[in-house]
Amino acid sequence: MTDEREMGGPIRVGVLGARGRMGAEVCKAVDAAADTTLVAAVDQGDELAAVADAGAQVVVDFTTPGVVMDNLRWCIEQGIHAVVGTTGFTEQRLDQVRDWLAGKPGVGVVIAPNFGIGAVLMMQFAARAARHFESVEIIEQHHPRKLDAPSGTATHTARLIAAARAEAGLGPVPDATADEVAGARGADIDGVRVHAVRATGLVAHQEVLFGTTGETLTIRHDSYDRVSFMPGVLVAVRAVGNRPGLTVGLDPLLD
Ligand SMILES: NC(=O)c1ccc[n+]([C@@H]2O[C@H](COP(=O)([O-])OP(=O)(O)OC[C@H]3O[C@@H](n4cnc5c(N)ncnc54)[C@H](O)[C@@H]3O)[C@@H](O)[C@H]2O)c1
Ligand SMILES: O=C(O)C1=N[C@H](C(=O)O)CCC1
Repeated sequence: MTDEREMGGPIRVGVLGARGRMGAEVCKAVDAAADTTLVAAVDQGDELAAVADAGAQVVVDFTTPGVVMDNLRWCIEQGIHAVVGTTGFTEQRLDQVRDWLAGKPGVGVVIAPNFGIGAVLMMQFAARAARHFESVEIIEQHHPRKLDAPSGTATHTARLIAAARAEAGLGPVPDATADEVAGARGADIDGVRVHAVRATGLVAHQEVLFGTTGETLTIRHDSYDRVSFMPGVLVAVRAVGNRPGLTVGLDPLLD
């Protein structure tokens, strides 16, 4: 598959999940940008082949954790680069994608749990703060139509924090709880407690609460509108054709 620079025109983009909350916003953003053009908008029940027939160079996937792996395998087989915002990527899933990509050396895939620039910075700041605080908990808050909990962003943040704590030689987060109503202390992701709130009116929000003797630090990010994810999505669409292999997270594209 050739990229925009070789073709000399706007990047030809296909969107999967095009009628969803995120997919519809991506279609608008791709249409509005001067250097990208929307060639296929596919949702449940449509044929994936429409993307290849339309000559898409990059696919953007905002579907569901249940279908995203099949979509990705198909894109890679077709030699189409992919930008993926759909959540549910475990280490096993990422390894599977790396395996598929090994057979298609020219193809790039960017998978990011959150395309909000502020959210990316929030995760970086949290990873940086982690080694200085003995306590940490994550509170994520989303709209009630979200299918997964905890959010991909919270899971990714917890893993970053856990890695930073391990590198700094910090032990377990102190917690004397001996008698718990199930779920009261949230989910345990790599030793970090994550609490998922769902409420009408919310879009996507996260707080990381750090504590040590005599002080706390709260790092908070709020997406009030899905338009907040679009600059990050477009950064990835522009970059993915020149990044063969798997890129996880938006961080390396923002440096
Ligand atoms: N990475 C990020 O920045 C970010 C931001 C927001 C949402 N998300 C994630 O993106 C995903 C979608 O979120 P949403 O709020 O847009 O959900 P949504 O339910 O509004 O949209 C999903 C769409 O995918 C469609 N779909 C289902 N199966 C399909 C298939 N096989 N082929 C094509 N389309 C199919 C559905 O019909 C629906 O229109 C979720 O996993 C969510 O967590 C990620
Ligand atoms: O609305 C959603 O669903 C979101 N999902 C992502 C996540 O799970 O982290 C990003 C924020 C919005």
